[in-house]
Amino acid sequence: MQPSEDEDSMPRNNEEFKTKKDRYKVLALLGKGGYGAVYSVLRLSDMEKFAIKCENAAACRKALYMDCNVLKGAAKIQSRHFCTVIDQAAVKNRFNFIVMKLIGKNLWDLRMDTAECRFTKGTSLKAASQCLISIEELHRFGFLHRDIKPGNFAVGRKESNEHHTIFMLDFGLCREFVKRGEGRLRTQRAKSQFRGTTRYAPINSMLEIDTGRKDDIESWLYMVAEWTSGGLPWRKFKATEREKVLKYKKDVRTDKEIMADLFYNCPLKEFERILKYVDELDFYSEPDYKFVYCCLQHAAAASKIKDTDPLDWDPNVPYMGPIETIGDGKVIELDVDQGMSTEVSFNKTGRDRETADATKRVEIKKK
Ligand SMILES: Nc1ncnc2c1ncn2[C@@H]1O[C@H](COP(=O)(O)OP(=O)(O)OP(=O)(O)O)[C@@H](O)[C@H]1O
Repeated sequence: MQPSEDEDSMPRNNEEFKTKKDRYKVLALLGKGGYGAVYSVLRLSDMEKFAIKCENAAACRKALYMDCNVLKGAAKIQSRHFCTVIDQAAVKNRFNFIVMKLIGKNLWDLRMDTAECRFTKGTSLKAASQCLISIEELHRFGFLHRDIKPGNFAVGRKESNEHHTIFMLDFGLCREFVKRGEGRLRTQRAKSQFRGTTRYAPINSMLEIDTGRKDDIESWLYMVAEWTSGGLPWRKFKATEREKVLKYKKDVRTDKEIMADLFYNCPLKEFERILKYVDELDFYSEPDYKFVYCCLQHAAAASKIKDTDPLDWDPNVPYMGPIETIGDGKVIELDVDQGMSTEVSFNKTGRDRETADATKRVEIKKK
């Protein structure tokens, strides 16, 4: 029997699932996306809470397989900005799932919780720095995100004292940009179908040009400008009005007034510098993440923001986010295993299989 594509196949509250490692009870739906749904669950062996991300077994695009591969890569470099996967399984004819660390609200919702729908400059820059570090780390182990947006970053839970740490989420649109085992970058494709979210998509993606590392940084800058200013100039357009949004994004580069609108309430000089820098890069460029990071630090110093200034969502406690420095963007190949274990019989598409055969550890040279 073919698995049903409808929502009935998804987990229900209080339903229990067994994997080889443990048993879990579903507590509540946390979020629903294009490719599945995320629920909080209770691990019955010790009553600890986790999140499960589920994907319908009938889904033709196996985004969960990519999620799992990326999160395992992140675990290898011991990043603090990615959830740990602790278990995985499939419920036959219903859904596949991974069990991971439970985290808190995403940055879209946190911005919406503020009085003016924007973060204070201190919070904006601290969140911007953590997100940039997570992007550099993702690139370091060979993946592009291709859907950088506030809903794909969330803070940890207060109960685990991680609510000052930002986690990157949702790797369903990720793509490896290195040729595994060959120690070189993949060649840019002549054309690439639009993926991602219109509002934050880089110009290249909207033009159906194959995207590289610098395009994730362009999206990051739109995201940061949005939460610092309170809204992007093209916010009134629908996701389907791609041409209008594209025109706006192009006009930002040539029209000072639109640029000022985009960077309203932002550290203008530094954000303009970042935009200009990103626009100078191409598909093969290794971005200078440290330069971008320094621009943020410079902006913070110029606005007299202190390292200990609290975050908007925890106003009475001095900032205690992770103390870390930004990497230099040198790509490494990880000795990752086969991603989702075969014992849970995931259907892998040809494209997904490409991600599963990582071998040696090499440094990828600049093209
Ligand atoms: N580990 C987690 N802990 C708590 N909440 C989570 C976790 N992972 C995801 N979420 C919540 O679920 C939402 C959807 O997650 P995610 O983006 O991974 O799913 P998706 O189905 O790929 O979504 P979309 O198609 O909208 O991008 C997130 O915005 C977040 O609020």
